[in-house]
Amino acid sequence: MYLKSVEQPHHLGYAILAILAIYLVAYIVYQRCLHPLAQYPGPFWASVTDVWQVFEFLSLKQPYRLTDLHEHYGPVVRYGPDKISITHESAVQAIYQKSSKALPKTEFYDAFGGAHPNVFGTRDESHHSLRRRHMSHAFSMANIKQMEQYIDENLSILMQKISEEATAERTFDLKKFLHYYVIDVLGDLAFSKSFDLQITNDTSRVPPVKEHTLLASATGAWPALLQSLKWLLPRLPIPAVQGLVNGRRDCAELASRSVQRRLQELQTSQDQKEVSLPQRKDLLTSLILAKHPDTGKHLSQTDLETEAFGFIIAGTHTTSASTTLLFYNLLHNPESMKQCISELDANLPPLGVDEAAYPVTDIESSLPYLRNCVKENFRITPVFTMPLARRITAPEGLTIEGHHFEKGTSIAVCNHAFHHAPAVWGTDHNTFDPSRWERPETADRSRLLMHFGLGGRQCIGKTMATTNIYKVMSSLLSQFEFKLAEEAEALRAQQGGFKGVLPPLISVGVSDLETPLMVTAKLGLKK
Ligand code: HEM
Repeated sequence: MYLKSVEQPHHLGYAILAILAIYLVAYIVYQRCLHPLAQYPGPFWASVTDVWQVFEFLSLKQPYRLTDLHEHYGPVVRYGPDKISITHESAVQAIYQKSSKALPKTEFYDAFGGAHPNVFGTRDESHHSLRRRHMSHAFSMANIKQMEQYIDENLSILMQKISEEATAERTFDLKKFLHYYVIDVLGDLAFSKSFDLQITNDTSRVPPVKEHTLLASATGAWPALLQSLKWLLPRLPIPAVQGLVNGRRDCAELASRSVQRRLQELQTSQDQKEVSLPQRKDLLTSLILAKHPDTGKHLSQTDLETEAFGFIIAGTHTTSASTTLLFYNLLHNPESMKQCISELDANLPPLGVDEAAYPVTDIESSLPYLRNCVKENFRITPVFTMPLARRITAPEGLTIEGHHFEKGTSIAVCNHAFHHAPAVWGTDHNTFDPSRWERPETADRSRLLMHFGLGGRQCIGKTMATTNIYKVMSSLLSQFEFKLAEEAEALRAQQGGFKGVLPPLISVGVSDLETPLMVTAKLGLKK
């Protein structure tokens, strides 16, 4: 009797195990042999579980490993059970430049926002187009030019800091200087208030954007468990996880404080009956003043806070990483650096005593080589490298280059993988060569560059980012001569030793130079 009661649970246990094993085998056979994407190559684990992609993000090498997979398997790779990454040239137009309604963003983006998604994270296309309309003037070139003086003020602090390093003949980390500068500019342009990082050097003021981005990318890669993870992770007593969760919370609190302060300032001005207000139309103020075209209603404070959060996340790490990588690429390709400086010397006068930077209009019209360097930098080392996944919703599916993908498939171009597709950019795709854009056949391809995304969901901040990058590059290169601090590295660069070698990169969903960028600067080039 006793023996029987012990055996019964055993039998039950075996039966459950057997059912699970059969289910698992059937699931794997389905994913590998019968699933509509079964014919597409990719790693085994990617075809059976999204967890594979979670670990790819956590490895901090996701975009580069995906690029390697494309090199190995070709232009179509299955990187998740329902996920396709594609590097065919025609995919860019087919996925991103068609109606966004037919190919909306996937659940991956839910991880980037909360209950009230912002313009970046929303999957609702009509919500998106209304919000985007609210914002478009604030991000226009006309408005950015009106705010140029605030970029100049921050640039002047940056120049002063570099001058001090130059005078003291000290080696310094240019990556850190640029990062602090970009964060301060974002504060000024978005909220009319610099974060004062350049002045205070207070690292606690750096918004923990990387933590949030990594958390969002890794959890967004596993949509089936996303909501559970959002609940569970803040409760897990694991320091690394807590670091990421706290990073997100700190960014959200910073956004919230920035909105409250600006609302308070505007209210105080109104109370004091300053009729001409607001005098500074930063990005947030434009949103505060925006009205719904039909109802005339303003955005709620929660909406303002989620958009402010988006500005901090989308506008800081991206711009500073792009500028750092441009410096890296020029310092490791001294011929290009030389050409940039000669162009500056020939086409722009020295900056006046009271001038911190060249106006963006002058740069655009007179520095074509610098423009090509910026473009080549975006091609070879794009930073917004997470796959920009879209869901196929048309009942007939989507066909690209003879490959038919059914309704429901998640399809993406990862810009790092695409910008390194030899079939599109040639076998020298790893070589930093700004002059490639002087060749008509390549110049024509600039419409394919994906560093800011493309189509209706492309980056709204691209004018702000490129204006900032042009101004930083032209002003710094006109005032200082930068050299790599490490002599052996500088010598290798002089000998062409970095031709065709990509910088050491790291990605939290957004890429960056993996190491510091240690340099020396010499003053007074153009004076
Ligand atoms: C070099 C710097 C930047 C890069 C490389 C970059 C890249 C991108 C990319 C690739 C997207 C499209 C994402 C997608 O399709 O899912 C995007 C969207 C976006 N970016 Fe940027 N970005 C940069 C700077 C900025 C700045 C300075 C801001 C604002 C302060 C900004 C705000 C946004 C917003 C709000 C979106 C969502 C747009 C929409 O869905 O309509 N970005 N960015």
